[in-house]
Amino acid sequence: MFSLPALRPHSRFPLSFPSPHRFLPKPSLFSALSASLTLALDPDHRPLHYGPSLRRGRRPSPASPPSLGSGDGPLIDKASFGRVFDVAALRVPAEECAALENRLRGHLLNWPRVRNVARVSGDDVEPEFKRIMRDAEGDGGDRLRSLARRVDGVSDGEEVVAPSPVMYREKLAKDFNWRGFVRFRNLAKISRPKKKKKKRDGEREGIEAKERMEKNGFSFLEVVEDGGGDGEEEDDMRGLLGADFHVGRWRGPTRLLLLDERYANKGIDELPEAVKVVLLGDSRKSMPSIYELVQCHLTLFYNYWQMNELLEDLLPENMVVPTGFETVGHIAHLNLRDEHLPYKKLIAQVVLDKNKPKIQTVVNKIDAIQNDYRTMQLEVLAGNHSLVTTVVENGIRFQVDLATVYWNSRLATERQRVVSGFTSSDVVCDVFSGVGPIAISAAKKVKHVYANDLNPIAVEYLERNIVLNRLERKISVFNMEGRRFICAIFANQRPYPITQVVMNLPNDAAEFLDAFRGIFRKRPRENDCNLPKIHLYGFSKAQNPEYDFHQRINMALCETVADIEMHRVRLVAPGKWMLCATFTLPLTVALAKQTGH
Ligand SMILES: C[S@@+](CC[C@H](N)C(=O)[O-])C[C@H]1O[C@@H](n2cnc3c(N)ncnc32)[C@H](O)[C@@H]1O
Repeated sequence: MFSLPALRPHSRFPLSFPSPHRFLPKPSLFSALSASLTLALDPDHRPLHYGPSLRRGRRPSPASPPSLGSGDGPLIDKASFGRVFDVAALRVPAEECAALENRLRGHLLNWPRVRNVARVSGDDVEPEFKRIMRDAEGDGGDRLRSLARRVDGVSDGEEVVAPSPVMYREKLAKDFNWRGFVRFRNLAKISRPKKKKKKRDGEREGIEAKERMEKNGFSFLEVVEDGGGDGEEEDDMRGLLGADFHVGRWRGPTRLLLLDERYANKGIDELPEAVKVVLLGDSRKSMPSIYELVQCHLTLFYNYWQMNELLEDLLPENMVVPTGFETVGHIAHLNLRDEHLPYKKLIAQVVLDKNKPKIQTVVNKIDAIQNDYRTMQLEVLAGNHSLVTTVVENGIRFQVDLATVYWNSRLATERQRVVSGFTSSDVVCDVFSGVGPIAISAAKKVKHVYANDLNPIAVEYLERNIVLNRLERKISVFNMEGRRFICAIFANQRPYPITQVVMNLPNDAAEFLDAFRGIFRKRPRENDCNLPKIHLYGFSKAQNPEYDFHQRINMALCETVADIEMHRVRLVAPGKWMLCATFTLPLTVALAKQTGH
């Protein structure tokens, strides 16, 4: 079962706790806890907000940035879940980014699922240009500076702050041969001065932005304010180096290192020392700083938010949020409360959206299991309507049709526990085998398995699963009523005497125990009686469930079983335990006079 932590969004304490229950109420306990922790952490008694939240971000303006999934499906207006956050970032050379990320880790945004490093679209330079820049800078920038001096008419003794864009252009024009010219396409604009088409530029940026966003699918980052530069010079160089070129900046590929949200819209003075050192340290050199502080808008879309965050926003204020579901293959199985029923399709859509592609179908149980075959009444709420699925449990594949057979993924561990007690010399009899999770798992280990179920469709799937797992020679299949099956299977001496019996029908299995009375009565010698070990499942709501279940076993066998091992499997409802009792069938029962069943 997946379980997602959930706190209501207006909870003041932003940490989340794993929920032990399927539904996390919005109880006063949590509010009290969150309030006290908030106060403890914040001496000004201001609520501490950290991390992205649907309640904190601004809604994006309709025009920009592009929304994701708008109008996708009639149930949920996904576009309405876009939220914009102000974030400051350091623009740094790409090559230094990893080292800086490590160095500044504690001062970075560190939001879940948002990378601290963002690419700057369009500023990745072609390797050819990189080489020229490296060559030019190879002597500590002397060649660049000397070139700049000549271009700017500055004598050799004077200090040059930055090589001018004109110089770069000349240098590039000289260095590129005709092939390089083709590869560095913006260079063509030297002879064709760039026309200022602001609108078209904007459109192009829009397209780039969209491309960037669709790559990661749930967030979008745009730089809204930065150091800028000399307008004319900048425009000139933009024509040469592309839209993202800015004068005085590092002219190689850059990355944005997103800073902790508290530094949004702050000046350099207000940044932590470690960040200041990065920003200002370089300005002492003669080159302009290659690091820049920029302000960005980070937009998070529907795809970003987690299931509980979306449901908290979608469901009425005081409603508990469903936080978990069971999975069976591609099917998510909800167990909704009555109060959720008016929102069942909405909830199912969110579950589907947030768990694709693993989950393809979302269902809700309509009724408690009541029928003989222990099948569930399910309603498909979202996704495709197929309830036939393949489950992999403990490495074994099972095909099941949830509409017609019993399956419970929560028993996987228990099934493994029981099978782990079997040895290669065992012969197992699974009286209520269903589609075979115990029988097939056991067959991989033991000498032989006799598997039975009353439900003919379960037996059909059992046979399919035996073939699927290539165990045809290890399992014999029966479609009989349980009591009759027990009598029949023990009536004759089989080539493999049964050593283990599994009875997993917790509601009624104990009542089938009388079938064991007298099973060896017709055996001529006591030595021929291989008394099987029985693993019997049952429920108990008693104060002492083990005692209660033991009593029921004694009554059913009309005998006191002295040596019995009890295992609590799980709580199926408040105060109701599922138990597994393991005991060896008493000889007195096996030889008893049958009681007319
Ligand atoms: C709780 S399920 C357990 C199935 C399987 N052991 C498992 O773990 O998935 C109980 C199974 O017993 C079968 N069953 C119910 N009543 C039965 C009966 N009287 N005789 C034989 N099988 C029965 C049901 O069809 C169902 O498949």
